[in-house]
Amino acid sequence: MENFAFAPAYELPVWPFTPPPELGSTKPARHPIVIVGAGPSGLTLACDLAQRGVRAVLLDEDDTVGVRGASSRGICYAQKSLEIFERLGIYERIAAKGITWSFGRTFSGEHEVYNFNLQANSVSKQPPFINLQQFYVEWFLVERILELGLTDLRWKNRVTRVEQLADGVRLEVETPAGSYTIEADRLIDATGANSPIRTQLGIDAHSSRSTDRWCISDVRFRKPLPTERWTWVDAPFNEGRGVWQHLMADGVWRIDYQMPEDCDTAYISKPEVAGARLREQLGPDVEFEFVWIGPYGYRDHLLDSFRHGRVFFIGDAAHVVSPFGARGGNSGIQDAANLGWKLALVAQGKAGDALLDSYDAERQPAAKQNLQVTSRSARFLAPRSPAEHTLRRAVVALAARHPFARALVNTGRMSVANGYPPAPLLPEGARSVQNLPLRLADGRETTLMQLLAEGTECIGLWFAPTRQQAGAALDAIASLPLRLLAVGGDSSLPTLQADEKLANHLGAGDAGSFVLVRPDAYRAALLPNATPEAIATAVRTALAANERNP
Ligand SMILES: O=C(O)CCc1cccc(O)c1
Repeated sequence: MENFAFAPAYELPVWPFTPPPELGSTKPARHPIVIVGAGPSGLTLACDLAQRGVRAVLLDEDDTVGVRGASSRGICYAQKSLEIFERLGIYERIAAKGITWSFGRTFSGEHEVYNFNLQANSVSKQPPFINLQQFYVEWFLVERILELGLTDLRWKNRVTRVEQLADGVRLEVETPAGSYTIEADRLIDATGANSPIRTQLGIDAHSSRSTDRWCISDVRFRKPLPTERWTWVDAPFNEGRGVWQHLMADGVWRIDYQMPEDCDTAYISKPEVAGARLREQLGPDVEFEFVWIGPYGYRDHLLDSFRHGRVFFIGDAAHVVSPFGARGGNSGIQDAANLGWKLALVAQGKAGDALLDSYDAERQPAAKQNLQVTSRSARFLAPRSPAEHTLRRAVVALAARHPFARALVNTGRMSVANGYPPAPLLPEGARSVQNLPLRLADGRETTLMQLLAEGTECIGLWFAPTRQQAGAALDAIASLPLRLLAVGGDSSLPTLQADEKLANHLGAGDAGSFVLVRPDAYRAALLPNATPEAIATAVRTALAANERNP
């Protein structure tokens, strides 16, 4: 039997266990914020809070990043996540290590039946996507958190019991040096899909499991292929089933093959069987080494509510979707960015507790939308009835000849920054604002993310206000977390140069119009003819603040 080469396993960092101060104490210590789970969403939240000067305790049962013995889970980081990483100070490392792409092609048999270019609608400094093994992202986040120095990161701390109190949450934690109890004003569950916290609190995740089966080969080979997302609905080299192809860092290709539903998972992941699949695809002479081979099936779940009293669920603990479109990991990172600034403002007494309710009001519908979109892709890839099979055959046949049918070919709709529906704090709903390059009146360059990284406040962009309006507005917003900037005009405010791209992207631009951008880069309000009072009201509404609070 032929032997196939395996690359040496990745050497991932290990951080030391330090006995926590609570060990041996009889009175549980109280912390304002405890996060459980140092995966992408928990780490993003801890980093976001630290960047805002907010302390948190982060507990993780392991002492490293990634999934031991397995390969990378998430591989595609979407623009909104990259913009968040830019604000958190790790984007440059991600861009230097990862693979930037924006173009996708979908094939049926030998024919290209659909393609997209995500750069077409972008005005951001960040690209539409970067592919990178998830453990690198986690690694960069841990190092940034350690650099910021405000997070009490406790490795080898496993939560064994959770109890909701009237004014907080009590946790029992097991460590190599013994067990201890701590209390939190607010607990964030970032423990992932199999959340033990969710189970302990008796919260139903409405889980369902697909019968569709896939097998990943992470592999290095020397064959120049474009750094694009390629998918096959029905690949001739995979017995007419689906295939995914992405390049990640270190020259590792993720090639993911759809398998028969009733396949023997041990058999399909044997190196000689996976090797035969690769040769079928890339030619009999292709030289390669495996990094990892792994069969998987996917499932989904969605909590009805992402807030239960003092406990908040983020990332996979709150929602799991099938992988098509990379909506899982990205939406966890965006959950964290949604919650971070809200926790910070509430902790600082600058916003009311209702702002924390808006986390659920915004991120639960976003997750629901992601679930709907990914479920449609999953059904296109694994039709469940004769009618669905017939429809798919018709779409693919038509797409080869007719442009109108191409958009119906569905191998995943890539992750987007979900808009938020109208709600009490967002009367018009909200949509994401990309990381636009900006120029200050004195010619210095900046970006929206750079401005947002400078503090936990909203940014008000006021197009050409008068001096008198500007002065009155500064009085009206004096106690509010708002950084007021003029766009063009001759007011006394710090001013950005007028720019058509900026105006078009914000959907404003007439003299006197005003756009309120939240700390998570969402447009929370658009006032066509702003007055100082209307601006102050818009900020108070968006932050659930009133005259007493702040
Ligand atoms: O390209 C995508 O849709 C996201 C990444 C992905 C999706 C499905 C399988 C897989 O291995 C990667």
